[in-house]
Amino acid sequence: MNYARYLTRLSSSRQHSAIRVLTSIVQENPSIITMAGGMPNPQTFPIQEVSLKLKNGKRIDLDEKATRIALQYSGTKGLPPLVNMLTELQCRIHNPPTYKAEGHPGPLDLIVTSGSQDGLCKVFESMVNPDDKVLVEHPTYSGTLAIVKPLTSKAIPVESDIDGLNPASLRQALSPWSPSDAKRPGSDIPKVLYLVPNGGNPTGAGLTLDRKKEIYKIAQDYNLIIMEDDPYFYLQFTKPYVPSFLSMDTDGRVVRFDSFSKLVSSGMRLGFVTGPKPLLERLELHMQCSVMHASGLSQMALYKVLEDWGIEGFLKHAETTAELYKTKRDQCLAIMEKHLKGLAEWTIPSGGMFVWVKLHVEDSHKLITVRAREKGVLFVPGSVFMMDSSKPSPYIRASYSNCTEEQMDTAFQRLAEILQEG
Ligand SMILES: Cc1ncc(COP(=O)(O)O)c(CNc2cc3ccccc3n(O)c2=O)c1O
Repeated sequence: MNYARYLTRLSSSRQHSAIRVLTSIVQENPSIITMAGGMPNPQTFPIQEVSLKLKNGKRIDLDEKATRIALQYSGTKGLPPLVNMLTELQCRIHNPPTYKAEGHPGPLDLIVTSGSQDGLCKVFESMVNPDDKVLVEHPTYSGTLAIVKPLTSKAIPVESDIDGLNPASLRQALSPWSPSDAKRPGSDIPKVLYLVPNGGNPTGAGLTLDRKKEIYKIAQDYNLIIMEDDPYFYLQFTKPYVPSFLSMDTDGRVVRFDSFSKLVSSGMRLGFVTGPKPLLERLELHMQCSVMHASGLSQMALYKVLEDWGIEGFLKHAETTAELYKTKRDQCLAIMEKHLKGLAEWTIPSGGMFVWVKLHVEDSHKLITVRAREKGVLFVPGSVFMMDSSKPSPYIRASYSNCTEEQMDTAFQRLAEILQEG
């Protein structure tokens, strides 16, 4: 893998921030006397200690030392004990082939980000020049479209279905080129493929292992980087988990995005990116001059919770969370059967928080943004998840994650009334 091929001019030109390097030196050598970094004196901080009460009744206290670390500037890649713990988690769950791969051009690295959204934004910006072609699963997460569309008008939608991105559609999207174009300097062949493999947003789709293997092979043939955006990995409704692209990445061509938003807290703004060091180094450099590092307090709180749980406890919590969403999915499906038969059709989500519903209308946009709101119910019109949001879409995305059964019943009853009114 020649990683320089994938980097934009902007990303390639980034240099290590002199002051940010200081933080890492101090972190690694606590005994050093430093008059270098502009570190505020923690004596001035009003917060002395932090105590967390977990729902299982446990109390986790951050002592003065841990609180001081949490409230001070820290290294860009994340709090070392948290980075170590997350690396251990990735090895346990995904067993990445490039972990500690001696001599590999892209050894595995890991960076904690301010939510996976921040990681996605910076990684796209590091690899997609204005008007580069980039392959994007379709329909897809609106937060990704918000990154990609301003970056390039030449993003190529790759159609998916309930089994995730369709390899035949990927081959079709790549048909104007041949694998040899990936070696031809100046070729406009796409270099990056973005997808959501589990609990698809907005579709609830789950990529099958066979499709993943086929997609990885296509990525090898055309020398693509795969951006595996996987915040719903642990919200798969059936076990065993479908192996990730990271778990099969012998080449070092997968950049994986995990998130704690759907498992621990969305407000703590913590995600982490796992992938080849040459690409993650660019993300680190971008973070050095933007966010500097993810919140220290959030990282310390998360670390203490994960330390208390251990990996087994984390996996048990993830399983319980997935069970809750599976129950809510089933409630949602039953309620749609009750109210929407003959008015819409839908597919069965295999994970995550969303169901993708095709209404028997030409376009759902006005119906959802005006009529449904007037009736006191909110969904998301399908056009929001399309590369060309100006085109009519009969779809809506419904999220069952945060509604009671009664609320869902009322919501779909009101939607049915609107549809029946025509
Ligand atoms: C596939 C995929 N990738 C990345 C992210 C970002 O996760 P994070 O930065 O780690 O928290 C997401 C979060 N998705 C959403 C977030 C959201 C936040 C407020 C209001 C609405 C939201 N809706 O609707 C969403 O779908 C996602 O679904």
